Amino acid sequence: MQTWAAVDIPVLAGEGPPLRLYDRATDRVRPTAPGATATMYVCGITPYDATHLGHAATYLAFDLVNRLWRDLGHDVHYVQNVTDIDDPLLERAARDQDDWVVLGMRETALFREDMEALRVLPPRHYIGAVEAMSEIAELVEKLLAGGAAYRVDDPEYPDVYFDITATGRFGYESRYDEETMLRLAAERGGDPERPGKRHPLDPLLWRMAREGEPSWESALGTGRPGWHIECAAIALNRLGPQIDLNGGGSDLIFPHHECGAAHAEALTGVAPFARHYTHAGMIGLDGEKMSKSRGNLVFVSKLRADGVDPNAVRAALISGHYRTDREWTPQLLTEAERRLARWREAVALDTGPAAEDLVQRLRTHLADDLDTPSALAAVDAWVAEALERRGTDPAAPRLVRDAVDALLGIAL
Ligand SMILES: Nc1ncnc2c1ncn2[C@@H]1O[C@H](COS(=O)(=O)NC(=O)[C@@H](N)CS)[C@@H](O)[C@H]1O
Ligand SMILES: [Zn+2]
Repeated sequence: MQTWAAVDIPVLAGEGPPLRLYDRATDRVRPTAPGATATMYVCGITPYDATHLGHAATYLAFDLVNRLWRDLGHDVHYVQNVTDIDDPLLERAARDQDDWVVLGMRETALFREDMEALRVLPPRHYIGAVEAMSEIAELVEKLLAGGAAYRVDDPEYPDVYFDITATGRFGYESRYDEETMLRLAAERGGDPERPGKRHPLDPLLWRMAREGEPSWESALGTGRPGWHIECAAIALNRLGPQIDLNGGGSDLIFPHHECGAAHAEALTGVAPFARHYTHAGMIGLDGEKMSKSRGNLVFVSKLRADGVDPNAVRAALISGHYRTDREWTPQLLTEAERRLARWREAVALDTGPAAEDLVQRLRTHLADDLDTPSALAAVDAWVAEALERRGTDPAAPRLVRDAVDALLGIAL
């Protein structure tokens, strides 16, 4: 699937400290240690109701990671999927008498537009589950052959499931207890109550064709993939057996990232699949998580259609810490618009206070588990000084504009 257009990234002199990020599996903020090329898999959208501000906040968080790694001199091999076949998509298409393929394409195109408008750097590989169908089926066959998967004893629908005991470390990523796992599996697309499974938490790998459902030929029989194996296959086949970062919103901690990691580790024998499992908090509206099921959505495209500057949307969403569940409010947007107006006024001056240490402060705050509140405050301080006391460095305004662009992704 085609990815979206990239924006230029100004190159800044000097270097910041290594990026430290919270890792769910070890429950610690610790340094990322990518090689020359950092490898990052961030789960993509299920293409309907795109792009709401919750989606946007999560992709912005990992865009900051991408930008920081590049500022530290790494190349970044960023892979993202599109879950363009899955139950929720089929249900929405049926509800709206829409063709599920057309719905997926339309929403993915809108998502790409919104990501470009928000100046999110594009993934190098942007892969739909449908276009990856054969590679997914192939890995399911391998899991079956290796004994990590099995068919339920159901003559009508002998669906293939993953055996969660296969790696001997299931649960290390989420660190949830079994009761929590059972509740979340049921809430998020699992089928713990399905008879014939070895363990209620065993996730679906391949669903044999049902009447009226889309299905694909494979050596497993005609059918379609489960949710988690799709991401494991797309990531493994492009990034290898161990990656620097597996990212997404906190609702992916379990079952999605736990099962995806287990699938990958059962296939490769390499653990942990990701050196960091990092998750963004939930954006809420009126006290509820912004979600498709609730329908309480604010869309990036709607704000854009109303003439809102996408840079203000970006500034508003990163004004809170990425791991904090937080509310979207209209005030957040007005505050961000006001902030950017002041920043733009200051960088339009022909001189300003020396800005080299601001650049270092930005790098240091962002390297500290993406501490964007402190980063934004550091820019505010320079702007206040520039507007009140001017300053005599003719290179400063340009340097601030470049640093805010490269590190925060905001165009002044
Ligand atoms: N209210 C929210 N706040 C923050 N992030 C959210 C919110 N709702 C969804 N997300 C995140 O947005 C991303 C896309 O969500 S999604 O469209 O439901 N799609 C999926 O979760 C799967 N296609 C991942 S393979 C996920 O990382 C999800 O955790
Ligand atoms: Zn995923």
